[in-house]
Amino acid sequence: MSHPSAWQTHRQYAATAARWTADRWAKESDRRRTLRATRKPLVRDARAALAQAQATDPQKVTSLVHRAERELATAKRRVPDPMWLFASKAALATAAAGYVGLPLVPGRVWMWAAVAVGVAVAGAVLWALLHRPAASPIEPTAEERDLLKRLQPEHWREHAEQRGLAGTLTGRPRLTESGIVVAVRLDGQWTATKLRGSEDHIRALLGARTGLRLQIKAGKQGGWAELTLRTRSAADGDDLLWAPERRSLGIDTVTGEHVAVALGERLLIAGRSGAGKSVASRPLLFDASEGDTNALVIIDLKRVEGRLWDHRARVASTPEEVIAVVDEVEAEMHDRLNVLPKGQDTWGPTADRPRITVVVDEGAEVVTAADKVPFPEEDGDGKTKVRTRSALPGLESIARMGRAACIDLWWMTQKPTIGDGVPKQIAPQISTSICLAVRTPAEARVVLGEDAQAKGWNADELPAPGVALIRDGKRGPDPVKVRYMDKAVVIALPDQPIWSRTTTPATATGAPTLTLVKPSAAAPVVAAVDGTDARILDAIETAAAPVRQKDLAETTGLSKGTVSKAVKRLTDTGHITRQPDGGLTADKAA
Ligand SMILES: Nc1ncnc2c1ncn2[C@@H]1O[C@H](COP(=O)(O)OP(=O)(O)OP(=O)(O)O)[C@@H](O)[C@H]1O
Repeated sequence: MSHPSAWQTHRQYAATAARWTADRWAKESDRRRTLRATRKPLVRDARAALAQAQATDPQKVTSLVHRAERELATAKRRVPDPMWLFASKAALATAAAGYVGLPLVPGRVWMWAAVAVGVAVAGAVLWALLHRPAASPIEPTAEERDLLKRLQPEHWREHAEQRGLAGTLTGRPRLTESGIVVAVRLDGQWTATKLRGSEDHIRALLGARTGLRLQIKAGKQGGWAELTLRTRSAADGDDLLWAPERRSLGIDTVTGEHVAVALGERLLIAGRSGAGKSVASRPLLFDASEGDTNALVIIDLKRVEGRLWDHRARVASTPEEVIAVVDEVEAEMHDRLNVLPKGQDTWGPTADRPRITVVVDEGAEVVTAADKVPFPEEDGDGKTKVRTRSALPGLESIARMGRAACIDLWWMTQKPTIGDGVPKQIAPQISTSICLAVRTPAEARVVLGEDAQAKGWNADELPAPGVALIRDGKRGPDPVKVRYMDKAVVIALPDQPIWSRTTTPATATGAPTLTLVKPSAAAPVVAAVDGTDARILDAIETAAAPVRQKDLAETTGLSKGTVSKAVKRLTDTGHITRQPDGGLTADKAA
């Protein structure tokens, strides 16, 4: 090895050793600082206890004072010296020992000691090189560096009192993938809830920006709280574009977990205009329209989102279509409930009678527009009359009773207020709420529950678009970054059969073929009769003479409306015929 390269190697070793020593020094002084900050208050307490003991028993008749003195000595012993004092004491002790002892050491021992020290130093350097801890993959940003400094116990102690936080003390802050986490020691007058109430003071003490999310919860031990500053998101760096192989709704920004919402829930999706409701609902609409046993119905008077899905969903975009589709879904629901086998709580979806998800986009507008709509209806005598109808009662009944029939209502609104945005009868039926950014805490409470603010569900502070809180009884208030599903992706999705009560299920693979069952003079196409229709047909078939429609309600126990609709369907499909005098007879050939 040439001289310059040997010199360079030695310099590198020396630099590594110096770095290692500096690193150890910094860590040790840090450890001592934290311990001192935590234990010094205990010395103060012990000193106060001693003073009290001395006042109580000045003559030292009992062991009270003696015990307090011992406790004070123990408390003092447990407070480590600061690093500079410890190092100075160690250097002084070594120097004194050397001064006294070294002249007595023989020359041979000197030589072997020098060899041993050299070998030890070389070994230590080698060991340090091989066991160097991997550099932390998390590099603090400038903001995090500032916050980390201000969270150090010394800084906190110095400023806590003037910020109304006397009696609290931070531990050592850690930088994690979702932000900075620090334990906070609380004295007798503090609790985690009280600390949560002082969030503004903490923000001021740390000089944290207003938009930075702070989370305070009870610590792992009594007397401690955990403060988290959400400076970063665990979803950072993830690919949030929706794709068939990445089908979750989004990613938890705290844990980095994929968050999915299963079908079968009654959903409320709320958020102010532009918060990302439509985009957030797309992965869910995909699931609800995918597969043989799922069918999607979209009620969308804005005709924007619904149109994207009209190759996979039944879309109602006028008030009349809304009334008609709600009637159909409601009749289907009653049919299913009527034939639900005894002991079975919920309908098992099949290709013939799939799970139906009814999505009401901009629910408040639907309720207003589909109200008192002139709608032609057949009355008991088979005559068509125009009545005014509203969609709301049907939607309410689907929300109330649909679950058992495997028919789920999803309500989307940008005005999440009870009465105006979410109907009073529907709000209590909601089982899962997906709340994007809303305007006010009151709106957040309507969507996420009365306890929303108190428990950290602050949807009014969410960034927009595309960040949601999901309250389903299982998740906590960690924001979820929602996947982005573009309109073009929706349009390019393969077709799916469109549900209708007069639709026979598609059996062919590939592009589904839908057959609308309509009466035809040449070759009548007859649908299978089940549920309510079967009951009505049975009552007509078993009657000795033509049956009048109004008598059917009595014989079958069904409501007049249900009977009227069933009679119309059976007449249309050729199962029954209405005689000139209004009597109904069964057509056995059908
Ligand atoms: N998850 C997301 N990631 C990225 N951008 C998003 C996301 N969600 C929404 N956006 C952006 O926000 C815009 C508005 O989103 P969207 O149309 O879903 O809002 P909205 O709440 O349905 O609004 P409105 O109620 O007015 O219809 C989108 O065009 C898109 O550019």
